[in-house]
Amino acid sequence: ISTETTLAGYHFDNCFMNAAGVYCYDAAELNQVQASMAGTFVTKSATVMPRSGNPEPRYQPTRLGSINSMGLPNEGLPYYLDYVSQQQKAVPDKTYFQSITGFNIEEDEQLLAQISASDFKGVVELNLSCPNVPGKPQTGYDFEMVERILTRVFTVYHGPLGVKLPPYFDIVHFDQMAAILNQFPLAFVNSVNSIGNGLKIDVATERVVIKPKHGFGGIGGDYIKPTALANVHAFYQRLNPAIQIIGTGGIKSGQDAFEHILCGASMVQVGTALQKEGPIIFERLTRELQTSMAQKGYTKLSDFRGKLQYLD
Ligand SMILES: C=Cc1c(C(=O)O)[nH]c(=O)[nH]c1=O
Repeated sequence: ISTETTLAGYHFDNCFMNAAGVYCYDAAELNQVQASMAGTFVTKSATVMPRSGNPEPRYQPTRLGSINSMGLPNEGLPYYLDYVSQQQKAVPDKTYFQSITGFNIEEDEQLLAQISASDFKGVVELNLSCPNVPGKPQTGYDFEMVERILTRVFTVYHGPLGVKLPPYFDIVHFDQMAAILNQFPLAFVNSVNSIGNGLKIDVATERVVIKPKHGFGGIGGDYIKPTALANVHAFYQRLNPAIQIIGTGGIKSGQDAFEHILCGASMVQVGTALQKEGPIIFERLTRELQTSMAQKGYTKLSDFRGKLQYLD
């Protein structure tokens, strides 16, 4: 029973990987994912300049998930390009993901130019959905801006590239976003990023639990799985089949991954549960997914990918 997959024309021994932002800030964390059973890793979203991010506490686990307002802390793109370059030499038969996010179109272009000038041979994940930079709107909710960014991006960059999207909650928004995305030769769409600007309260102290933004932060974990599955399936139904789906959100068991793949995902990313359990989680998730598949007589992901049944 195989949990291997193909994405952007590359083969991956396992369909599980980390979600950008989790276990991918520096070499110490990335080495752990690289050494785990994950099929590959994606780096923390890199910006033009290194960033220290928001004041701490800025991440809190909760019983059902997590809340974060990290504020895009990262070592800057050159750091990650160096790390990936080392891994491409050390473990050449794997393909790696570089996440990037600019604060405007010019920065997106600058980041992509840096990648083009490097020996990077992996897949780019353009993050359009960071909810935690005060004053910076969620790009993914500005449809005209998304179209402008992708028009520029595909003019200047010609390697495999996908986008990380925020969750949408309206069928018309799925239609509108899909109509925009289908205009571009995207390798994938990754749904979903955290549900932005939730609030977790400590009722004993009657206080919020993270410092930035008066406690408002992106929500991950069990809370967001139904929204994640809906976004995965909505885009799977609407997008050109050449644009694959990465499913992210609420995966903490093999069955959760099975559900994302049934909705159409070709790769699944793990955030909150990885943060809680560490990279050893990929062994458990892989085993559990294989068990789910075995119980249903499936031997490979394409046996059931996108085969969600309706009642109508
Ligand atoms: C890249 C910034 C993001 C952050 C962050 O750095 O605050 N948190 C998220 O949940 N999603 C993001 O995309």
